[in-house]
Amino acid sequence: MKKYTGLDDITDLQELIAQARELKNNPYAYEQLGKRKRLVMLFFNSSLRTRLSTEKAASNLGMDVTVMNFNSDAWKLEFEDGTVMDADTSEHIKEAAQVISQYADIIAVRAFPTLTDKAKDESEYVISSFVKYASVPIVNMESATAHPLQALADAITITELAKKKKPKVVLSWAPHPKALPHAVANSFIGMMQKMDVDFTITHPKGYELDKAVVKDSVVEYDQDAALKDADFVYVKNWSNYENYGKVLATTDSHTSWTITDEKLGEARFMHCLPVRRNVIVTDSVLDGKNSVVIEQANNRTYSAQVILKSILENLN
Ligand SMILES: NCCC[C@H](NC(=O)CCC(=O)O)C(=O)O
Ligand SMILES: NC(=O)OP(=O)(O)O
Repeated sequence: MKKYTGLDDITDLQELIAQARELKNNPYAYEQLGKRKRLVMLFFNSSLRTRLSTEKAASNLGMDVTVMNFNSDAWKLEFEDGTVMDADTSEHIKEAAQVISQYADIIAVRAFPTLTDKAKDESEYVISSFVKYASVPIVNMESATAHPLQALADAITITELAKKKKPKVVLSWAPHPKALPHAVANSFIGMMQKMDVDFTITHPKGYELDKAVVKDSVVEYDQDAALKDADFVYVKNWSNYENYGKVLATTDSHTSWTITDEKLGEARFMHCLPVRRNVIVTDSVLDGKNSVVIEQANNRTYSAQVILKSILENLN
């Protein structure tokens, strides 16, 4: 693998999942592979799981790691070409990416969307500028429109826990007070389209996601109908896509989308975390036997590790 910015960088998903599960059983099997190699992780946004699991994954492979919180610690970056930099940006991505490439063998980047400028977000200007100007492989730790490390961890989790060959997987929208990105939902949808699952998306009318992402996946607006006989219920809020980045007035018809024991039935509850208790999902579901969110977060390590391993094996 030359980079991991999106699911398109995966050539053989089943092989990747199998290797991730082997790494989970034997995490130090490749501890020589990353020796004297450095992962530089750049965060433009907060993180708990991605930061800690990716660092653990890199150290399991023998890599050294540098973490930088870009917004608080680095110079403010300019991404536009030809700008007269007489305002608040101090350094251009052209120099920054080339400089960081001298200190890193792999660069991983987290950069959320603005949720105000759709065209700018969809251009993925942060991560694609790193791809353009860096001379080392780039890993996406959640960009404006995609969270492929999360989606791979989700695929590993579903593969491990599935009790039938073709489980029914439902992606359900749930309410949230803040405007949240589409990235997790987008990558989960893309991943389910690559897997042999019976997949349904459910959300209130008006919360349609990008058609280019949804493609021919089933959308069922009746949440109860969608959840019927589900084996896995993946819950996620996203802000409005058409009315870009807006949280439509929270009506009773939206708060009723909160996942309860009754709605979940015997299905497994999945969420990427962090999760707002009693808004997205009730305490009882999260604390109950069908919640797999902690194991899902555990699989973030092996998702990151199999990607780093695959990139390390392809370094010149
Ligand atoms: N990396 C996992 C999710 C990150 C982000 N969630 C959040 O910002 C939640 C913040 C809050 O609940 O205040 C998202 O939805 O893409
Ligand atoms: N799921 C996830 O990406 O979590 P963090 O935002 O805490 O990294």
